[in-house]
Amino acid sequence: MQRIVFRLLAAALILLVGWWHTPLYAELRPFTSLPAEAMDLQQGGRLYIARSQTFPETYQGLPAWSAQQNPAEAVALTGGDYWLLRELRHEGNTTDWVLDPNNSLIDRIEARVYSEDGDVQVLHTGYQHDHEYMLHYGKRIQLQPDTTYRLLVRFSSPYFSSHPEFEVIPETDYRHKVAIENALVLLAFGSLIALAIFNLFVFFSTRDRSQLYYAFYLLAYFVAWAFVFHLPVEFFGYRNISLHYVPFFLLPVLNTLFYLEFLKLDQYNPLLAKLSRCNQVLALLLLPSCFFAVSYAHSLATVVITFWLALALVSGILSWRRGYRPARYFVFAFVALIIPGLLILPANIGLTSELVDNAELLTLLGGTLDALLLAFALADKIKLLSEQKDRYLNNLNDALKLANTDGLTGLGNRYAFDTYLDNFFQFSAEADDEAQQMIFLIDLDGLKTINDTYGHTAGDELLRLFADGLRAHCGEDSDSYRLGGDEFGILSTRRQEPVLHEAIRHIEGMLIAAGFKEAGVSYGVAYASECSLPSHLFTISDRRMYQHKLSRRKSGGVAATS
Ligand SMILES: Nc1nc2c(ncn2[C@@H]2O[C@H](COP(=O)(O)OP(=O)(O)OP(=O)(O)O)[C@@H](O)[C@H]2O)c(=O)[nH]1
Repeated sequence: MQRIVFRLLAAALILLVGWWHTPLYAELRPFTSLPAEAMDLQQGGRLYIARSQTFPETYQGLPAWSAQQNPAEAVALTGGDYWLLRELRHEGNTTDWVLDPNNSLIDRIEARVYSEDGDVQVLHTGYQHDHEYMLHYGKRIQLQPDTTYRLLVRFSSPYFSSHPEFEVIPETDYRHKVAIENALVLLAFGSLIALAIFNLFVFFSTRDRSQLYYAFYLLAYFVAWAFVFHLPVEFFGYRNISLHYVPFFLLPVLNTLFYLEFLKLDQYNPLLAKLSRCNQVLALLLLPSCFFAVSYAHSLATVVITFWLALALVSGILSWRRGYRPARYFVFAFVALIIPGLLILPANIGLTSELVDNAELLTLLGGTLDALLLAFALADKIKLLSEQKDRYLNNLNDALKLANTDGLTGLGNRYAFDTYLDNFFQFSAEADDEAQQMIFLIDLDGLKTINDTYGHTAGDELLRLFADGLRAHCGEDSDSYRLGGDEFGILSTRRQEPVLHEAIRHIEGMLIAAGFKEAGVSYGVAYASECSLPSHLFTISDRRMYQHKLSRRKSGGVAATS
């Protein structure tokens, strides 16, 4: 088992490490002219480490300025200050364009667009500046057809969540892209918050702690991505870069609490439970890096998140293999979270060109799908518990039925008879009340003789036959019980008395006709109006039954066997 756990863990880690593997910056080429559509500035741009703060004054001054700069091979994810230089030219008619920095948090961005005609456009954007487009860094620029421009961007940040990308896009296309992306982002946030609140409510009624941890995990996920998409900036003008990775450190902590409880990992896989707890502690220990080493917080959070995903995935797969049904959705959920990473991975290590445009949005959508599938997993667990509860209830019902039934005849037994007398029999009644309750106490005559003469099987047959007779002839308003041995009881109302006398006479005839010539039925009646306790009912009916038996003996109707 331990070997399987470690193998699965290693496989999951190898898969995931590629996800956050730091890619080299795209190869930089010298200035070239551009196509008329969206322009990716990395392709054919030059990247420099920004040592000087000042922009050159003019278009013509740029080559000299460029010659003095220190080229950079790649943007470091631990942050830095960079220049990106790129030549722009298009042959179409569009004049309204947008410079769109994307794919990462970028603290400050200042750009100048130098025209060969001498005109210079200046723009500021990034985390610290107001945005022209909701949740996006895009800034409008004017580019005349058949005119050469040089775009110089200075961007700096204490960290980059992934490699920043810079594009120049026709304004109409950009507006369309922003509208679609924002709709998806807000839909994802709406789903996350709705699921979190719903699961909090479910917790209040089920008291299942996995539901509570899941709701908190969703809230942390919501806050984490709200920071990534700058929702606090957009809605409250609130900026605090140190807080961005706090909820990301809390994700492994809260989700581990959730799956430890949900998969009952302590019970079924103590080793994985222990490793998961170590990762929780690691996440909490590394969390202060958000405040003291913000440049490394992103990478450190990625490490604990990677361990968390690997541990959760392996735990889910092993739980599923063990036959725990809700673990299927759990595994699907984590696959949904990891798939965006796998799509991004081949491009990151240069195996393919970029497969996806917007890694952050894709990850948010993957996370929302993960949240939805985890909600399915929880619903499946509730379904499983309710099925278990139904099974227990059915078993309990069967056991109760058995406890109340006489095995030989299928009639109610003494326990059922006494339960009825103790709980439902109405003792207060007028003597002439036809609706008052009553009992018939019956003793079968001749069972011992039949046993002794023909064997116990014949005696059993007599008992069964008598019970069938009671069921068939006593009417719906009467209930028959076998109280033990050859004693029976009938619970009914006084109104039914004539029917019962007639039924017993008839059954007696049936027994004799069936060959039990020694058999007979002695009985005594007691009415509710005569007693106030179940024991009184027994005393009175028992006395009358013996009187009946004696009178039958005297008249020769009963064989004197006992
Ligand atoms: N075949 C069979 N016999 C049973 C069962 N329960 C009790 N008995 C027997 O029934 C007999 C009852 O004895 P008695 O009470 O003397 O029965 P009786 O012969 O009808 O005589 P009285 O009831 O006194 O008229 C005993 O021999 C018990 O062993 C049973 O489930 N099956």
